[in-house]
Amino acid sequence: MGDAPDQAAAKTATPRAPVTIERPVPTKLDFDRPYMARALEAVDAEHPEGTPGYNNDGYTVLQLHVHYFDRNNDGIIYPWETYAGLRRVGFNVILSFISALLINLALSYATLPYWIPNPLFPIYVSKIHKAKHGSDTGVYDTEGRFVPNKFEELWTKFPKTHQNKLTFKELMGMTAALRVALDPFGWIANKFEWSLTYLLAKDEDGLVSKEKVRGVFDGSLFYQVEIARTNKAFSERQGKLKK
Ligand code: HEM
Ligand SMILES: [Ca+2]
Repeated sequence: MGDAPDQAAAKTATPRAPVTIERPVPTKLDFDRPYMARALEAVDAEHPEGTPGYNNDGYTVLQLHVHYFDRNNDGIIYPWETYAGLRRVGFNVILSFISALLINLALSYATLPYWIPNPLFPIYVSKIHKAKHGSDTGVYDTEGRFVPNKFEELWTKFPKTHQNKLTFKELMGMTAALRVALDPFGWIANKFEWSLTYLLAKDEDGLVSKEKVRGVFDGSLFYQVEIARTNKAFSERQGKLKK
């Protein structure tokens, strides 16, 4: 009955669980040790060295994701720093204010190096791995590394209409698919993270590319967006001066 054991052992899908057919996993990845979680660089098939020219400064990929928000570089992210960072990447006053409150309220306590809650809701970059929640992609491991294989899985499982790009619907389908049982905190947090990602990373056609998402994971996209916005503002000001 069924496959010979050696063939069966290599199967990645079965009709008895149609979801394994609908959401296929990568079967071949042509870069160095995709299974090996990387501390410093968000490595994928197209970027086996990570993000060139982006100084990781010895921070884990998850630390890099939040380090952008620690402008004064003291290792602590206060709500007003989160707010300022969200504004810099282009979110409006209302969304930035609500998001900053939610992020710091939800994540602060888990990252504190002491037991007493801090009413200023600081987030400690050194302990950011403790703020991981359920129903996520698993691309960050529990220590805050980046797992290339898990990242690649997103791009075989969830895009249905464009290669290596997700529509809004597909992205929301992904957050629904990532839900694990009895984890309302994780469900909401994940939906929130991927909604912000959509707003930040979508192109003119409303698609979110693999490369932009990789940039969200290692935080490099935040810097890119800020630089692009500053240049635009600068050239607009110059345009005004010329008139
Ligand atoms: C524009 C702003 C932001 C965007 C677009 C964003 C997006 C994301 C995304 C897509 C993930 C991966 C979720 C998954 O694996 O399913 C994530 C994870 C995470 N983010 Fe953000 N984020 C932003 C700001 C922040 C800020 C300000 C903080 C804290 C200071 C933060 C802390 C985290 C943490 C701790 C995780 C790990 C959660 C987990 O995987 O369980 N993020 N974020
Ligand atoms: Ca700070």
